[in-house]
Amino acid sequence: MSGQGTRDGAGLEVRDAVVRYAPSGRKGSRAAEPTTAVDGVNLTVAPGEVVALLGPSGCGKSSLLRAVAGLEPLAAGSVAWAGRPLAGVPVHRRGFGLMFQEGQLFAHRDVAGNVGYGLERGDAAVPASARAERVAELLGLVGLEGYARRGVTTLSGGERQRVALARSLAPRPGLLLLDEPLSALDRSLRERLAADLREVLVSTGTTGVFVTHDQDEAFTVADRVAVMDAGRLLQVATPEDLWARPASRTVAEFLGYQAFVPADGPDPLGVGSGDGDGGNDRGLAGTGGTAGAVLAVGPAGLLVSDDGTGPGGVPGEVVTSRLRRGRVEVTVLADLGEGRRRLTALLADPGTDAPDDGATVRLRLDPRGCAPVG
Ligand SMILES: Nc1ncnc2c1ncn2[C@@H]1O[C@H](COP(=O)(O)OP(=O)(O)OP(=O)(O)O)[C@@H](O)[C@H]1O
Repeated sequence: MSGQGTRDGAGLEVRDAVVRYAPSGRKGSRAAEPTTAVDGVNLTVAPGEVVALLGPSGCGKSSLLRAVAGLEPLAAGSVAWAGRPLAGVPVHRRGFGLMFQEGQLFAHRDVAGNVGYGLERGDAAVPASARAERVAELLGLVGLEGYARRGVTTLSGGERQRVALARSLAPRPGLLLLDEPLSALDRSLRERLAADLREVLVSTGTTGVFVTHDQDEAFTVADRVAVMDAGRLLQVATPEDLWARPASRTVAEFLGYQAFVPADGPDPLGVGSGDGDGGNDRGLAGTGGTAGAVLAVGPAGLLVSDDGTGPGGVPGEVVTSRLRRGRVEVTVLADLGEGRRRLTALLADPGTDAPDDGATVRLRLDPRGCAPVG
């Protein structure tokens, strides 16, 4: 199939964008103040690139997306597409595709009627015969061959979102804006659809901005991930770089790093204990020994290394163990320097049995599951 995206010019450029909502509540209440949902965001998305906006609920992801779409006015800053400033350009003149959590399909139209909707009128209008061909092509693209005459109310949630995706791609938008398109689906379906969505965006050359609060989804779909908090972008990087070097503790926490230990201080976790692991050489090298450097401990960064009697490491009390995705995850209570709390550890030797609940074990870091912060 030929490229869908226009691939022209500079892609999307968001400069110092601010989105503010007027007060909605009574005087004296919190809602009596204006809300700054997007607070000076700069973001460039190259033609053909897919960027995920990732962040906790209320951080401003949707507001930023809606401002790009033209659904929300900017209080300050600018949005440009392919070098063209979009101030004053209404939603339907921007030529962007939009896809939301609930596909918002037309219930009275069948699948083909929904997918072909955007090709019936306006700038993307094509004759009926060409429309039928394009609809068939799109249904093939999203894995729904043979569904053209199905009523949309008879479809599963996943099928409905596939129809919504096909519909939003039909007019060959240069930029597709997706707001939590998979979050109404259950996890396993979401994982499958996220991979399919990436494939469709890449194969059509569509530039995409994808809003999600799910790290796995962001990492699956996007070339780069923009982590947002309280209206600001904290870090924009490829999934690999983000995971390997989170810019701050907030970013690391949001990615799922579970604990933070000094990278340059005493070594209670036995990383540098010379026990043959070579841990310190690998794990802490990235911090360069900087004073105050911090190491983030990831979900696979903590190992249950023995029965609690050996030297080094810190003691932990086993709360429970469970088999997850083929490996034993042990929930432990331990103090890595910031107080005793629940942490997840893996078995150092996957061949051994899971420890009993209530047992005391020793925990060590696996530097491969840790990352320097900052
Ligand atoms: N129409 C509105 N009027 C007033 N405040 C709003 C409006 N829409 C959003 N907000 C506020 O702006 C902030 C950002 O909201 P936004 O929906 O952009 O966040 P989000 O990161 O997309 O959240 P979620 O993941 O929960 O959808 C929140 O504090 C929200 O309450």
